[in-house]
Amino acid sequence: MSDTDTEPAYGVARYLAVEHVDSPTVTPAGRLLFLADTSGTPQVWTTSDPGAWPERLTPHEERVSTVAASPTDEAFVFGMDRGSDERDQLFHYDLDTGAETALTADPESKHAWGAWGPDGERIAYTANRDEDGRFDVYVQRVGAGCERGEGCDPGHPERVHEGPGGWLDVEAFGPRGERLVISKPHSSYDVELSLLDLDSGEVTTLSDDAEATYSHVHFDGDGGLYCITDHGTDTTHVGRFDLDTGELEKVAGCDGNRSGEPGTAAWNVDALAYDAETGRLAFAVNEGGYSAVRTGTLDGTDFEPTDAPEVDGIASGFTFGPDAERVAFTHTAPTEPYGVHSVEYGETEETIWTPVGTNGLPEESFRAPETVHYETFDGREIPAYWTSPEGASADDPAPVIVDIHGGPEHQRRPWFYPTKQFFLNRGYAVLEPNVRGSSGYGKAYAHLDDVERRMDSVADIAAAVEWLEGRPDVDPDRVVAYGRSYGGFMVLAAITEYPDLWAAAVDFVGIADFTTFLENTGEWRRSHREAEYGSLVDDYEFLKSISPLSHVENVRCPLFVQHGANDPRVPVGEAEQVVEAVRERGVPVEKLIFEDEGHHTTSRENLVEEFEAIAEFLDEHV
Ligand SMILES: CSCC[C@H](NC=O)C(=O)N[C@@H](C)C(=O)O
Repeated sequence: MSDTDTEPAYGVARYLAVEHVDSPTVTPAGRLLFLADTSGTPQVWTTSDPGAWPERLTPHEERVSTVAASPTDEAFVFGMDRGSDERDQLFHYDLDTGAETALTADPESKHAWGAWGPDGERIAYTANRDEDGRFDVYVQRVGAGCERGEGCDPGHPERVHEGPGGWLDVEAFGPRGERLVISKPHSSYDVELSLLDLDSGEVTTLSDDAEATYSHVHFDGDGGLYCITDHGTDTTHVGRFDLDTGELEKVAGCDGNRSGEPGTAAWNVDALAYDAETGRLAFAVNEGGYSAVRTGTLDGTDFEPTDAPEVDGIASGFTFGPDAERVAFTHTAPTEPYGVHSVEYGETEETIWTPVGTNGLPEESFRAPETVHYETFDGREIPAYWTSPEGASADDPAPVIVDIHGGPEHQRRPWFYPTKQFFLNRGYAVLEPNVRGSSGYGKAYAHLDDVERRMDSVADIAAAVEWLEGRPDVDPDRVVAYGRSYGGFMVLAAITEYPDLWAAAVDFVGIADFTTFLENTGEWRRSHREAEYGSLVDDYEFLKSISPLSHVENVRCPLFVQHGANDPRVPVGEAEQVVEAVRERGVPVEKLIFEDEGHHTTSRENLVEEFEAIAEFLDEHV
């Protein structure tokens, strides 16, 4: 069925109600905790056995964004914001009593979860409590630690380090609780990694001056520090710092070069869990968006692989249970909703802990993409996922949604994507390009859209439409530009730079003018974003020249703009100004702004309203 005039079989509420389950974490007693949006927003749930009816633990309406089990007690910490404002507060939950304790109570500040101390009596995190534009490091006693120490009550965490300004993260807590690993992201590809001594307050920089990223940091308890890094390589691999010498070595066999042949295409290592007691390791290689899971044992920089599951789709968020006997992870695939799986260490058979239902949507109605590559203006091959609807053919060509991801330092991957399945069911084909600047394909590819090369990535979108026009099963007069956040900028740039290509456009929380966006985005994130886009001072005229708002007179196609009033990243003013400018030119514009949402629409009710309005808009104009 590719004609959007026929009544779709299923409303968007059915798709949006397909539960999203992720973020597994395991308590010392082996209790599995995870986030699930069954109630309409992500909350913390638990289940005793694979497939058993889960039990909800946190009773809130606001979204829970993070959950971390204590290493010593039957307890966990969770983070939750208000109205999707991303200013998370932290809470402690005692699983034995059900008692929930607010650990922070500063709603104007963002509290970024870091790590549990090894004794389970302290936590470490960063927050911009003192200055909106500066994250500092805090350590706070929690739970059992409260009976034996100061600083439990909200408002009195101990600030152990004043940050240099901008973002700052806690990556790990030392095995004897005496130090932290902290990271300062100067850009998405340039991270400074340091050790913070909690007694002296001294900071020792571990990373050198080379541009590199460091993440998934784990002490090995033997004077070493494991991490995922791309130091000296185009793609990421597992590395180990020798904390005595400061030397960083690559762990052989723990990279994306699965064939082992030198020079063959290497992919990113993108998810990692490590258990220092056993030396056991689990990680995933991101092969064109699909995950190859690897497990094994580390001893220094020697890796001894074991059998591992062959997952279809994507595996992420690995976490070991007690004694590292089992590793749990988040799994999804194009036709498989997000759920929590596990595998016994060294085994290949997955156990599904949270079999997610599909609200009566036939699983066979879900459609999977094929990975395609299309040539763009400079001869490069751009990777993309192509999914056509049931029945599309040369006799019945389909309309197409060109769905552009955000970031730009993000990667669209073959995950379960409910609203994509909804539009497929309504007869739309969907093309999801990972244009230059996307992550997941190496540092060099990610830098291809930096600053003055910004519009090259927009040209990659025009090349995508040219590729579509060559397909007999596509109606070239019914192509929609569609994207969120940075992807919203790409939509507005595409319809102003290449106005004749589009039948309609949908901009979710997009950047309309880089100068007003950078002036008004959260102060803590400005320098990081300037590293990607350009300096407000040095590149002001350039930024103005490439901003869609400067070329809005070119817009021909009807435009739908969605935003959230609480958006701390892309201020809602970006939506207001582009709607006004396009509307002034007599082009049909629809605006949907939620007063109780931010950069993401988190409430189920608002999501249903949003996508019903977009479906109606597309039915009218495409
Ligand atoms: C630090 S990467 C920012 C990713 C995020 N995702 C959406 O695209 C985002 O906020 N991107 C834009 C808006 C930005 O701030 O650069």
